[in-house]
Amino acid sequence: MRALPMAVSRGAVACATPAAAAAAVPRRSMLLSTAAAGAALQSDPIRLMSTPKLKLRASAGAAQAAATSFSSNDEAFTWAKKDNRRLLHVVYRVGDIDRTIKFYTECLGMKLLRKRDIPEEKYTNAFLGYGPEETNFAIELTYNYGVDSYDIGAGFGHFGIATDDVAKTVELIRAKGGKVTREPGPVKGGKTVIAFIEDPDGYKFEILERPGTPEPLCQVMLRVGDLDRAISFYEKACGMKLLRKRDNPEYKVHGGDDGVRA
Ligand SMILES: C[C@@H](O)C(=O)SC[C@H](NC(=O)CC[C@H](N)C(=O)O)C(=O)NCC(=O)O
Ligand SMILES: [Zn+2]
Repeated sequence: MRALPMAVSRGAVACATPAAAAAAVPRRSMLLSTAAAGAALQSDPIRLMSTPKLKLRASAGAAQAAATSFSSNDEAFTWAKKDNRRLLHVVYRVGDIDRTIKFYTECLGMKLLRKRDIPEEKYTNAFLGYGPEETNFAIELTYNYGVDSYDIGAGFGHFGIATDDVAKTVELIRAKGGKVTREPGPVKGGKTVIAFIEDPDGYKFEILERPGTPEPLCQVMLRVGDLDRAISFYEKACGMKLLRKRDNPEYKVHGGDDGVRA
């Protein structure tokens, strides 16, 4: 069975274009989001951050301190209610689609939403998530016949899954044979309890402790070579808004397990 080179391992994130991985740089990141059509907006800013939206998070090079796009939560809610655009899914390639479906449903609590085989094109698709595609972000897996592995590359960081109890989720994953690459604990430079695990193909998932999240599939972290250029692209081309940006000059050495080190 053959493996394809890195360039074909990643498919697409609805509005994101994975860029070359940043060289070892201090950690700087941003969160952007599109409004989810019909999302039940909450008065709580935290819940706004966790309504069915995809927040694209990128760590990268030159970054300036910057305010978010909104001067108030009311302004953010108004925008979210008016804007009908929504990130629908992220697609990427796996070496054994039933192995991945089993891992995502048994270890990460996702539901298999639909699966389709296209023999004339020699590939199979499966959609998984935490709710129907009409309201929730989805993962679209692609299996190409005869290709059992891919080189993921350093530009892809991780998916973020929010849970009420990181430790309990990690123990379930470990018990089912999943690979834990970073034990639960506060994120370096912050307070949120996180952990990192890997799925059967080596794609990384960050498990974040964020109680009461209606959309657990809460972020895709991509590494970019110019943070402000990426912010400008996702705002102008994809209609996203900058939700927050943080600079961690003290954390040059990556504490996670994505293989990108200072
Ligand atoms: C906010 C939360 O969603 C995060 O993902 S922060 C996790 C943090 N990220 C980085 O350090 C990014 C920079 C790094 N050089 C990279 O390219 O990945 C992280 O991984 N922290 C490690 C930890 O143990 O806290
Ligand atoms: Zn993250």
